[in-house]
Amino acid sequence: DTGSAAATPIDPRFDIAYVTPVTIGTPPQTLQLDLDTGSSDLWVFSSHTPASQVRGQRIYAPDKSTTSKLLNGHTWSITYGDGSGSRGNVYTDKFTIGGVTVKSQAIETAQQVSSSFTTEDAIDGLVGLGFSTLNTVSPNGQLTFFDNAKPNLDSPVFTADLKYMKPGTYDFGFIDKTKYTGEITYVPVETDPGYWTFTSSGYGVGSGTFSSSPITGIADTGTSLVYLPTAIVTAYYRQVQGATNSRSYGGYVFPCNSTLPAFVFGVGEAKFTIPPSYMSYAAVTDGSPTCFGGLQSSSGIGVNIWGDVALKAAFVVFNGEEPPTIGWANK
Ligand SMILES: CC(C)C[C@H](NC(=O)C[C@H](O)[C@H](CC1CCCCC1)NC(=O)CC[C@H](O)[C@H](Cc1ccccc1)NC(=O)OC(C)(C)C)C(=O)O
Repeated sequence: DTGSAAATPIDPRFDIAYVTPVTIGTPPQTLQLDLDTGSSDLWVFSSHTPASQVRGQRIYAPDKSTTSKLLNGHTWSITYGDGSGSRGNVYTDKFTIGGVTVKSQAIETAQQVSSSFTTEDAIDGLVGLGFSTLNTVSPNGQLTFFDNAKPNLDSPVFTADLKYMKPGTYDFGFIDKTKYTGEITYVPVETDPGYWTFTSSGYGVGSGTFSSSPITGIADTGTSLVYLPTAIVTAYYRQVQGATNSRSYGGYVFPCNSTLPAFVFGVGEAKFTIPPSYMSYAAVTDGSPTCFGGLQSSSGIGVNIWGDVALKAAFVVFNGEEPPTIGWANK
């Protein structure tokens, strides 16, 4: 099998998240889900989600699918880094992304979602693409879509080609040579505890010298920004006129008309440049002259995160061979 599906920004003003159309059940029910390499639960708004918590999201109704089966006695409950969360019960059903079908995928149906999910009407749920060890279903953890699909994929990989303020693609089972330039640099992945954890070879601010120092972090399609050690973040904002670390806005902000340097990061011998336009993430509120940085400190998180602001600058191969590796190429 091979497949390809669009990754479309949910907001025209800034890339806060990307959604991908999927179909579930028989006849197929289409939902727009956020493919998230930073978690490993596939959960959806459903006919079990209280109407008061659903505001425009599409829902999966297992009772309307002839192929759905309740996974008796199984429940799930998840809380994400941003404090949002959801919980519910579990079915298995036919699940397809971009033409790749898993006949019996664990579909976690929400019986409760937190307010930020209710207000985010563009996201109907998540497809976790982290390692299945992170799955929260109890008493028996379930496999991710990728783990279920892998044996039938031409090649045990998926790739992310996310783009700045326009649709990109997720490909499954093949590496599309037209989507990148030069070579793909593969580096090892640490699969414990279950993220796509890898070590970057260093960073540079603008045209400044490149600092070769290992930066271990996770490649996370479900996180909007890049979160790195404070020393790197302060080195970057030292080059930005009027930048301050704002307690009220919860991170580094600067005048939107400031000139920003690019941010360079290394993977092995390769170098990737995040352009200034990605580094000026968004106005803190619509029309404000104050902008929020695409690079923020990871000191409060406990892990460095290469989120969408970095992933957009590259073509990324999530290689599920044994042992897994991650590949980065320019594009
Ligand atoms: C439960 C664990 C097994 C896994 C769990 N994994 C994570 O928390 C990382 C994972 O990638 C989660 C997945 C996201 C959860 C919230 C919905 C969107 C997906 N990432 C996260 O939890 C990180 C949160 C994102 O960065 C948010 C996403 C967002 C999207 C739309 C609207 C508002 C906010 N962006 C966001 O806050 O952007 C700003 C800063 C510009 C406002 C963990 O580590 O705890």
